[in-house]
Amino acid sequence: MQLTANIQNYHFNHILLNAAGVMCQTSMELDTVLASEYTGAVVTKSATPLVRPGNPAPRYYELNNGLGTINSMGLPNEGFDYYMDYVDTKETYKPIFFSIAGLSKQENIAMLHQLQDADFDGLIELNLSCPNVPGKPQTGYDFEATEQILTEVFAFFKKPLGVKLPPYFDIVHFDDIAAILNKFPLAFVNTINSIGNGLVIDQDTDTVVIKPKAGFGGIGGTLVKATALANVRALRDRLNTTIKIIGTGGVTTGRDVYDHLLCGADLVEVGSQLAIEGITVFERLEKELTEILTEKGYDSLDDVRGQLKIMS
Ligand SMILES: O=C(O)c1[nH]c(=O)[nH]c(=O)c1Cl
Repeated sequence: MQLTANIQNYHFNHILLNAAGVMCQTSMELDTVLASEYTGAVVTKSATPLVRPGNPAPRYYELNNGLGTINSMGLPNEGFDYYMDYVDTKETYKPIFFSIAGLSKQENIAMLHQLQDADFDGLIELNLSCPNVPGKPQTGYDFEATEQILTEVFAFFKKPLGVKLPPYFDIVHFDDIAAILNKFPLAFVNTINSIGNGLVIDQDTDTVVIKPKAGFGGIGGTLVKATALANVRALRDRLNTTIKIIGTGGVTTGRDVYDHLLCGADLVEVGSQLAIEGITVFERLEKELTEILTEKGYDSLDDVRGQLKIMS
């Protein structure tokens, strides 16, 4: 069974990889994801121009019912130059996604100029959806700002670039964001980022479970699967076929990977469950997915992608 995908000139021998933010802040973590036999690529922690310690801990929590996670990390990362050095020196046949999340349009433009001028041969993910920097709204929820930055970026940026989007919850918002994205030669769209600003309570202490922002943080895991599938499906249905889809959100089993494929995903990312289970999650997910595909008689993922049925 060939579990493969393509984005422009990049070929993926496996369709699974980490979600930005999970197991990807240090070179050790990035190497771990790349070294797995069951990943097709790796994505870096979203980089800012300078090193950031992020928000005060506790800033990440796994719900004890296993249904999800909440985080308000606050964009902790080793800084843009660290990841540039990593991609410059890393010997790997697997594609690397370089994620950036500047705290302003100017910061993003500056990092993209450096990436354009560098030897970096990989894909770039412009994160428009970090929900956890106090005082910074998610660009992805500001449609004018999103169109403006993409207009400025594509005036000079010629390498494969995609955007990481927040979840949308309104059909008209799916229409509006897709209409904007279709104006640009995007290589891919990655949907969804965590559902921003959820709240989780510790039932023993009647206290929030993370310190930053009075306990408000991005929600991931099983809790977000239905929203993730809806965003993958809605954007696949609306975006030009030249724009590939990375499906992220709610993946804990092979069936969840399969469901993302049915909705139109080309690649599938694992965040919360990777943080919870560790690197072996990829082998389990691929084995579970293969069992489903075999049982249903599929021998190619392209026979599955986008084949979700609606009721007549
Ligand atoms: O707090 C974070 O670092 C963070 N956390 C998320 O859930 N999504 C993001 O894009 C980022 Cl940048």
